[in-house]
Order: sequence, then structure tokens, then C-alpha cells
Amino acid sequence: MTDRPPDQDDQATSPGLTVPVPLGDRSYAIRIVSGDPIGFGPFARSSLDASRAGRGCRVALVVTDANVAALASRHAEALAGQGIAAEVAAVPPGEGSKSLDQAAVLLDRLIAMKADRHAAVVAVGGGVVGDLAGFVAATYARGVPLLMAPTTLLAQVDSSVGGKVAVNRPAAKNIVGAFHQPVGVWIDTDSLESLPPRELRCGMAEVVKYGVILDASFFDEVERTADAMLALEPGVVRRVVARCCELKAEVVSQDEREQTGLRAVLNFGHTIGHAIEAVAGYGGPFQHGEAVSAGMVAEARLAERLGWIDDSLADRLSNLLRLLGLPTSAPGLDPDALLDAMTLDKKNRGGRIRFVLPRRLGLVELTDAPTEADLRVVLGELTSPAV
Ligand SMILES: NC(=O)c1ccc[n+]([C@@H]2O[C@H](COP(=O)([O-])OP(=O)(O)OC[C@H]3O[C@@H](n4cnc5c(N)ncnc54)[C@H](O)[C@@H]3O)[C@@H](O)[C@H]2O)c1
Ligand SMILES: O=C(O)C(=O)C[C@@H](O)[C@H](O)[C@H](O)COP(=O)(O)O
Ligand SMILES: [Zn+2]
Repeated sequence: MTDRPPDQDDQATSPGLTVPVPLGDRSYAIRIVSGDPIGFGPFARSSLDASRAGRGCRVALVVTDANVAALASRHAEALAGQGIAAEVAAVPPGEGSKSLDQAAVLLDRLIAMKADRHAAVVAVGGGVVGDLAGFVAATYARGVPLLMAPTTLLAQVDSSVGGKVAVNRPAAKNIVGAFHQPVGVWIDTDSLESLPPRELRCGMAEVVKYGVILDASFFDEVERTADAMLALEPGVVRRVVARCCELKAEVVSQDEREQTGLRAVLNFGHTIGHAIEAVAGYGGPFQHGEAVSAGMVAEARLAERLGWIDDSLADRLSNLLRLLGLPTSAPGLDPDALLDAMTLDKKNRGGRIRFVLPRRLGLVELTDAPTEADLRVVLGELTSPAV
């Protein structure tokens, strides 16, 4: 799916890799480079021109957060070089900004700019900025073009791709949102150099997820290259980012709106993970990647209780996550509150909570088979005080 196999990327000649996301008239490219600060401008222009609404775009709102604002200003300059007048809006960093209040601030900014339907919203930041800016792009004037320039590992391997955009409500994660595909995704892995180590580890949780749900040999590779990833070896990072994007693009192109059950595989670890985030509080002790890490282990244990897998898979998963410095439990959280939060999961059907559980490494299935008793045992283990 890439223009070159990810392990043979042609940094010397025509730097970087391109992963296509085939979606008919909403198709777009994910461009993965390492250290190409001026490439964003031409990429933005050509991505906008390739989309019906973005053609001839002259105005943009660059959404970012205070930690990446300097980088976002460079993106605004690159847009100016393409004849696109860009204003920068920085929201406070953190999950708390994925709110209707922050969305309203950004929507009002677009109104103040007298932005029309061909104005672009450009997200420069992590998943919080991408989901929030995407929600604004999906709703302003019923939809304007969106460009993603993800700057965290998590956003580069997952949230910038696929068009899920949303804000949170206190009781439920991502409960107000839309499907709104970007017109292009620009990934410069050099932006990860300033990322705090904790945030890098959060991204690794979603990387590990791809191995469990879709690709056992990729899981092996992540085990082998964990240290190189944490050390940000550029070739390894580009290859891992490209493989994750390829896997996600393949799923999204077949089930864009999570209607057939296929896209739901990307939600492994998230039924419990999202409950952890809501119960612990957004911007609290669990970042999204950390909640997903603990959620994946708990959901693998749930599959074990159903007799779908033996304990070797959950043990191997848990060892890898620990090696990556990620949590595998959520001590002290209230199991009843977690159970209650799960009743609001978007995968639920007919009042039953549904989970994505492993059948084996590389294969998962959407199911409502776990009983409340199964779930209570697993939640008990998840929340029991650390020994
Ligand atoms: N839409 C999707 O498909 C999807 C997929 C996965 C996750 N998500 C969402 O993504 C969010 C989590 O994203 P995240 O982990 O990127 O968190 P984040 O956006 O909060 O970023 C983490 C922290 O890193 C900082 N940061 C970002 N880039 C930086 C850089 N280059 N250098 C230094 N600091 C930088 C941010 O300011 C923030 O403090 C959650 O809300 C989650 O629900 C969405
Ligand atoms: O893109 C998807 O589909 C995913 O499920 C990716 C997840 O990593 C991501 O956290 C997503 O935002 C969860 O979506 P939700 O529908 O469960 O809110
Ligand atoms: Zn996620």
C-alpha cells in the first residue's frame, strides 16, 4: 500500500513514504517524513486542491495547543507561502480541551474570520488537538476541509487517520462527534524529538494494539524494536508509523463508519480504557494511551475467562506493555463506576456491552459474550491495590 515497502524507505532520493487511504471521493494521502519543515506547504496545497471543498482555499485556521504553538506558527508560515492566510488558535494542552466549550471558542473564531466553506482547519498537535479541530471542521458551516499534522506518536499512528472526530462529556468519552475525513495527513517524525517520554509511551500502547488485533508478526517486531522506538531511531520510527497507518487505512477503507463491525477491531482495549478515563477524570492520572494499555490487559483476561485464549497471550501483552513503561492495571478505581461508564460505550447494542476480544494474536472479534460476573472478576483484578 505504500509507494515503497516501509522497510525500504527512500530517505536519500525522494524522502519519506506515502500511505494512501482509499475512500472514493474522500481518498487522501498520509505523507511520512523525517525533518522536512518546508514540505508541509506544498503538501497542504496539493491535498486541498485534490478535494472538492478545498480547491482554491485561501484562508485557514491552524488549531494547536500551547506546547506545540511554535511548530504551528511554522505551519502557518508554510501555508502563507501557498497563498493561504492562516490564523493560529492555541487551546490549553490536555484532554480537558476536548470539550464543547473549546469547540465553541474555535467555531466563534471561524465566524469572526468570516470563513466560508472553502476555508481549511489545520490541526497541529496531538490527538486532543486533532479530535477537537476535526470536530470543529466537521460542524462549521456543516463541514470544511481538514488537514492533520500530528505531533505525538499516538496521533501519528492512530488519531490523525480515519476521520473519527469528537469531544467528550463528563460521563462519556468521544460521545459528541462525527466522521469527517481529513484531506491529507502530514507526519514529520522529527516532531517527536520534543515529546515528553510519557507521551511517547502512550503512543506505543496504540502501536501494540495493531499487533494484537491485525498482525502477529508486527507484534513480534514491536517486541524486538521497543528500545529503538523509545530511543526514536528515525528509520524504525518511520517504518512503525507507516505500518500502523497502513493497517488503519486498510480497516477504515473497508468500514469507514464502523457499520460492519470491522472498524470496531480498532477499539480493542477501549471499552474498559474509555471507562478508566471517564472515571479517573479527563486529564487525570490516565492519559488515553495509558488507559488503553490497562484496558487491553483487562480485555485479554476477559477473553481468557471465555476460554478463547490461554494465559500466554495476556501475559505476553502485559510484559511488553510493562517493558514500554505502560500501566497494566488501574488500582483504586471503583469497579461499579467503571461498569456504569461502560453502559455508555458507543459499541453497545440492545443494552448489552460489547467488547473486542482476542481469539489469537493478530485476530480479534466483537462480542457481547462476557457476563456481568466475568466482567466483575476482571474489573476486580484491574482495580485491586498494587502489590
Ligand atoms: N480520532 C481517533 O481515531 C483517535 C485515536 C486515538 C486516540 N484519540 C484521542 O487522542 C487523544 C490523545 O492524544 P495524545 O496522546 O496525542 O494526547 P495529547 O494531544 O493530549 O498530547 C499529549 C501531550 O503532548 C503535548 N505535545 C504534543 N505534541 C508535542 C510535541 N511534538 N512536543 C512536545 N509536546 C507535545 C501536548 O501538548 C500534550 O500535553 C485522546 O483524546 C484520544 O481519545 C483519537
Ligand atoms: O479509529 C477508530 O475507529 C478507533 O477506535 C481508534 C481508537 O484508538 C480511538 O481511541 C478512537 O477515538 C475511539 O473511538 P470511539 O468510537 O470508541 O470513541
Ligand atoms: Zn485509542
